[in-house]
Amino acid sequence: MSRSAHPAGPRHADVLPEGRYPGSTAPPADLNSLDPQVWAQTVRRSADGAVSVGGLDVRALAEEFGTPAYILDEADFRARCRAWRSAFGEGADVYYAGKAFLSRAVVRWLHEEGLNLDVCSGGELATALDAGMPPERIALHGNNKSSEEIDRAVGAGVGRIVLDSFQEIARVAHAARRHGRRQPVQIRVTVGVEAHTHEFIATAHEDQKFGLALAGSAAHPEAGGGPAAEAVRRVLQLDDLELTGIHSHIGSQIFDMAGFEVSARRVVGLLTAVRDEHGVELPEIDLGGGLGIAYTAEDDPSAPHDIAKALRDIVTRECEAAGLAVPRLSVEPGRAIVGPTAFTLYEVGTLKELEGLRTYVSVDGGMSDNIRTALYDAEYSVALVSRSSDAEPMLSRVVGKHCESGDIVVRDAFLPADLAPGDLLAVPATGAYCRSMASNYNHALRPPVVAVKDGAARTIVRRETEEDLLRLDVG
Ligand SMILES: Cc1ncc(COP(=O)(O)O)c(C=O)c1O
Ligand SMILES: N[C@@H](CCCC[NH3+])C(=O)O
Repeated sequence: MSRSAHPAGPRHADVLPEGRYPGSTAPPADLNSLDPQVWAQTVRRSADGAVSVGGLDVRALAEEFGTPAYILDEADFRARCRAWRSAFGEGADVYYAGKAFLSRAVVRWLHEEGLNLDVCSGGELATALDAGMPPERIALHGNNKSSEEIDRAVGAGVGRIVLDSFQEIARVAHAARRHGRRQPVQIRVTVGVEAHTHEFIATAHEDQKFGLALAGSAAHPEAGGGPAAEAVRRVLQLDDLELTGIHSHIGSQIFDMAGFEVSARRVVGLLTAVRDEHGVELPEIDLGGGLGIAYTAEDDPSAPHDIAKALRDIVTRECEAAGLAVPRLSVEPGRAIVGPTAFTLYEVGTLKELEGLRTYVSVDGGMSDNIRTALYDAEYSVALVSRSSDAEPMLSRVVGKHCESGDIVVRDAFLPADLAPGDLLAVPATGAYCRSMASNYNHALRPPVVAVKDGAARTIVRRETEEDLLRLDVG
C-alpha cells in the first residue's frame, strides 16, 4: 500500500511515532534528483543547478509572480486529459472532478481536450458555465445541493444530476417540471466497500454521509433490497426524471483496484435487480474518481490505460454473466489529472535547528495553501529548486508561517544542510486539493496559480490582495 494514504489516525502531536524518525528512513542517494513520477512532466534541473518548468527558470517565476505560488504545467495537464480520454475511448466518458482544482482556464482546457466536468456546488457550476463548458457535458454532484443550485443546473440544461438522497428526488423533479425539461439523473449508491485510504476520504462504507446504500442487509449486499433500489423505484415513477444509470464513488487517493472491482460488481448487481424488477436496462454506470497519484517516490500509481482496461474488463465480465448489455461507462478523476501537474513554490524564511532531532524550515506559506498534511496526514516531497547543492542531507520539517504547531507542509524530508533564507523550495504534486482547499487563516492571501507552457507563463488565478480581504469586511 502507498505511504501517502494512511489509514491510521491523525498524528498532530509533536511526538514522533516510534520507529520513524530520526534515522529510520535513509536520505535519498541524490538530493538534487527529481523523481519524474512526482514532478510535472516538463520539470528539469538545468546545468546551473536551478529547476525549470515549461522552459522557465523557477527563480524568474518567483521574481515575476512572487511566492508562495502554485506553478501549473499546462502541457502536462493537457497530456493527462488526453491520456484519460484515449484510455477510455469512445465508449466511455471522462468527467474531470472540478473540486480538485477549477478555474476558467482549466474549464477551457477540458473543453478543448474533450473531457466532461463534474461540479458539486453553485460556484463550480458558475465557473464551468462562465468559461463556456457546454451544459450537456456537466454533471452536478453533492449530498446537500440547495434548491437554488438544483434549479440553476436544471435551467442551464446540465447533462446529469447525480441524486444523493431521497429528498433530492422530489427537488430535482420539481425543478425539471418548472423548466419543462426531462432531467437525466443517476443515483449515487454506497456499495459497502472499505476503501484503503484515509478515513476522511473514503466514501463507500455505510457509516458516512454520501449516497444511498445498496445493501438491504449486511449479509446480502448484492440483493438490491436497500435504499438504492427504493430510490430507483421512486425515480422510475416520475415523468420529469430520466434515470440513466447508477453512480458509485468509493473514495480518494486509492491505489488498489480491488475496491473498484467490488464496486463494479455490486453496481452491476443493482442494474440486474432493476432489470428483473422493472424490465428496464439502465444504460450508464459511473464508477467515480479516486485514483491515487505519487506524492513521494514510494507511491506507484497505475497508468490510465491499465485502470481503464481493469474497469472495462470488470464491467464487461459482470454484465455478460448477468445477461445485460454493457452500459456506457464514465469515470471522474480529479487528483489523477491535475495533482501531478503543479508544485508550490516557496521561499525559505527562517531555520531552527534542533540538534540531534531535525531542522524546522519555515516557508512563506503553510496550512493556508496546503491543508492536506494537517487534515489527512498526507505525505509530500520537497526539493531545493533555486540551485543544486552537494551539502550533506539534513533531516528537516517544512513548516508554514501560521500560528499553529500543526502548520506542517512536509512532515519529514531531507534537504541540503547548507539551506539558507532566500532559497526557493518546491513541493510537488500540489495541483489537487491545495488551491481549492486554501484558506485565509491568519488573513493569509491565497497564492496565485501560474500556468506555464512552452516558455511562457501567465496567471490563471491571481494572488489575493489585502483589498480583497478588506472588501468582504463590511462592518
Ligand atoms: C463523486 C466524486 N467524484 C469524483 C471525485 C474525485 O476524486 P479524485 O480527485 O480522488 O479523483 C470525488 C472526490 O473524492 C467525488 O466525491
Ligand atoms: N480533498 C481530499 C479528497 C476528497 C475528494 C472529494 N470527494 C484530498 O485532498 O485528498
